[in-house]
Amino acid sequence: MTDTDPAPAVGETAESIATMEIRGAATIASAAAEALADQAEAAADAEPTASDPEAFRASLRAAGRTLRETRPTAVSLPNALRYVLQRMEGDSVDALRDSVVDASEAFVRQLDRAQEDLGQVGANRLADGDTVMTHCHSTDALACIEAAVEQGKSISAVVKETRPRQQGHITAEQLRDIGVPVTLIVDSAARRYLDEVDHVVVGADSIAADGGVINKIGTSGLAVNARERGVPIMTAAQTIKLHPETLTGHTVEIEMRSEAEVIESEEREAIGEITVENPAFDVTPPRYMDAIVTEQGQFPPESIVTLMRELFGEGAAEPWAEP
Ligand SMILES: O=P(O)(O)OC[C@H]1O[C@H](OP(=O)(O)O)[C@H](O)[C@@H]1O
Repeated sequence: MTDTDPAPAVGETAESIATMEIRGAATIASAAAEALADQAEAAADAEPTASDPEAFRASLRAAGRTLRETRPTAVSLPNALRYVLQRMEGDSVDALRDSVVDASEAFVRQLDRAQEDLGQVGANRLADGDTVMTHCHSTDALACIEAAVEQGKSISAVVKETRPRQQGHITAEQLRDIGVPVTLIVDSAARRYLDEVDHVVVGADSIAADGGVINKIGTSGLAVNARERGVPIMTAAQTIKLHPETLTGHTVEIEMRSEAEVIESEEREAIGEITVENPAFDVTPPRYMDAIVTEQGQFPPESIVTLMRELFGEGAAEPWAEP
């Protein structure tokens, strides 16, 4: 390992995030924070980083860049890197290592606690006997349903499969595991089943300053249909999903994934010359979302900017950048 090569564990985590073996905004954030701790341990053991605090810092920044480049949309990833790298401090390599490891552990603990707390808030929106519709697989959304079940409420679920990667299957299995009766449907059946549901619960990869919710592709159409049917829809999102760069007018990059997730190559060749596009996320305008449920309470989407300013100020530092 040189002073700019990330430790093997960081490379593996980055690869797993890029290939979506590690996926879901919160899970990606924990994995990134843990990878920085791995980098700190490895750099404190290898030359030249073990004896040169500046080289140690540079190696942590390089690891941050490697992790940052994996997926562009979920802001929990750069927010995790910010949290840990901004707390890197000390004059010796040992002190620097300890500060990174401590910050990484504190971040993961905070993430778990936030999910539990937001679960309680989201559960309060659900009533005994409710049927919820889900989209994709969100640990924050599931925390709300699980907390409602723990409160003794009887909840059923209509689970959208969520093409192209079918993360709905993970949701279906996890809901079954906590005793929630599940009906799995194809995405295009959602509007029909909205007549049978009381609440739509989704997660988020990023929340913009105007209250726009960036989540798995298909969320915006679901939200528009839910509004037309009079079914309330909430986004369960820890504050780590608030996107600080949108405070200064930046938009959130929507990840375009491989066409191989959409169509098999033989089938594509058989069809002939066509374009295949595979955007992973879309933006639901704030007027179609009833509430954003966070660990700090629930908010109308339009008011989330106040919380964002409180937590992130006006800027979004990039502590992984070369000085
Ligand atoms: O943080 P939690 O709530 O677990 O997940 C949040 C969101 O992350 C997922 O993205 P992907 O499957 O990684 O593309 C979904 O869009 C999901 O709603």
